[in-house]
Amino acid sequence: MLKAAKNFIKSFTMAPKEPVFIHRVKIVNLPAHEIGSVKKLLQTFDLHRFKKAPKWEYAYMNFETEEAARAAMAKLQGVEFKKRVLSAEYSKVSEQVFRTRFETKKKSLEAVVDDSRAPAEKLADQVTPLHKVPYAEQIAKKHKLGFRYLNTLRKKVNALPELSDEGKAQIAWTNTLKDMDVELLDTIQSPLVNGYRTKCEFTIGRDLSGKKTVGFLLGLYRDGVTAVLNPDDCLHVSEKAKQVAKAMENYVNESEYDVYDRVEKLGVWRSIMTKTQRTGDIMVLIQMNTTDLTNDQVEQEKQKLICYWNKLKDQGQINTTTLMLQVWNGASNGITDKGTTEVLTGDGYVYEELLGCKFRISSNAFFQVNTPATELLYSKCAEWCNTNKKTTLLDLCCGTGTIGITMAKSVDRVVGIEMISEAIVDAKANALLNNITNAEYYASKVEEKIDIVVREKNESVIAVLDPPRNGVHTSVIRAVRESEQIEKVIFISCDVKQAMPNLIGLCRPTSNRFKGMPFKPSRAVSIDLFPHTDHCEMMIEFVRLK
Ligand SMILES: C[S@@+](CC[C@H](N)C(=O)[O-])C[C@H]1O[C@@H](n2cnc3c(N)ncnc32)[C@H](O)[C@@H]1O
Repeated sequence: MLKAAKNFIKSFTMAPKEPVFIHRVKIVNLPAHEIGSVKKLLQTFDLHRFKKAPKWEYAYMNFETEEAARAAMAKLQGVEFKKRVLSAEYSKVSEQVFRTRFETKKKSLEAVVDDSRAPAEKLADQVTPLHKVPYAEQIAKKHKLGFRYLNTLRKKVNALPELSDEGKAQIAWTNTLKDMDVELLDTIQSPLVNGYRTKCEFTIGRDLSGKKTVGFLLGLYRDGVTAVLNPDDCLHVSEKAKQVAKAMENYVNESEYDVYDRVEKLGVWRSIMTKTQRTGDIMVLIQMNTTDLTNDQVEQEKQKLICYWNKLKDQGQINTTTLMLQVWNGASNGITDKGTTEVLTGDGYVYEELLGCKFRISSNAFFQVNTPATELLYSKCAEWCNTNKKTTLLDLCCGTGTIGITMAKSVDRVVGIEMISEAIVDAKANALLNNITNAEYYASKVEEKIDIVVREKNESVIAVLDPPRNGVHTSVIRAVRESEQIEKVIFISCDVKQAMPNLIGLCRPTSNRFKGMPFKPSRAVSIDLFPHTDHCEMMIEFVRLK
């Protein structure tokens, strides 16, 4: 949406109506695509905002006055560009027509994805696709999947080409299912099946009837869906998070500012993130677009938000631990580190407890979202690490240090490596918070630090590798293999399919590229951190071949 149109529509929605027109210039005879070079060309004429789809051989510019539009036309008329001669056409569109066109486009897009399901059911199918499946069946399904992943790993390693006899001997365990000899434990169920998510991100928008709503998008934005539905019927969302979403919905319904419209790129209220911990701590982070607000208006709004959430606290309704505001005027949706985040109340942290340890969580830190199931995961991990006072525990991709800290008291030392330096600040603070004195943390890529760390002492070394959903770069796996002291790797993955190249990398025979002896899976278990969804955490123990 062009600025002139934006300002115009803003004046329409926020102030008494006046008959206003948008003055449009259509630039004709442009080449298809070439958006970057069109932008550069227009910039040379001091023209900065235009709309052009890649396939269009034209572009639109909107102006607040006819005079400004005609001045732009004069600059562009007859200009030679990419062996074409440009021309410009003027038109005057009433705001009504302009707005209706957007509405019609939005409605037709929504009609495409319409089906016979009630909106709440459609949303439940989308965010919790297994919600109609009894929990025991969900667990059986996830268990089967765990088996399938292990078998896929076996087959893929077995199918590696051009292996020497020595290489074939190193992967002899992959020859048959029986040779594999991996124990797959019973899938561990989540102690909390409903309302388990401690972190939720809601969109602030409009529901199908146009009412301002805080909830989830009823489909994908890229499919043209912009309608939002409240999370009332979403099984995985906690009652506290629903209450926060409702409170925000009430706030935006009273607000003089509109909800953000992604199509028109207009409006103020965009998203809200909640962290509702088992400790009772609540983080509320509200995201707003301030493009069309003055600094004074933004400051006033901050004060209003503080008063509103403090009042809810005083009334005993929502006991917010920390309230934060993120200003984000960019195109991408959702809470983002690219926005400017400010703490309005509290200290910007919430706290969670895991296995008797306390953890500080900042707004952008990764923290498992199902607290009681995470405790089962970490307990099992500690059991498999089978550590003693001579163990060095490498917490690779350690985030805020949770895994290492919960095990620190039973090992000689913990070494945590994590590439996000803010997470390392949290990890150090968390170690201090729990009186852990035998943990050291490095803000670095694992592959760049692991060799220095491992060679410091010569004792038994066990690595826990808990990478992001899509796994880690191959260089991490190669570095782990080359660190000969590592006897065992506990690999934790929330998406084994995506992490499969990492698992193959650990197991493939020794080569110039993958040095060091390979690993072999010895046991595995799935832990259901995400009931009612297709996701599941899987932990696989890999032991080094001798
Ligand atoms: C799933 S999180 C795990 C965090 C932590 N283990 C926990 O449970 O709280 C994955 C982490 O891996 C980190 N990461 C990804 N690639 C990395 C690399 N090459 N070196 C160090 N850290 C990495 C990410 O920054 C992220 O914090």
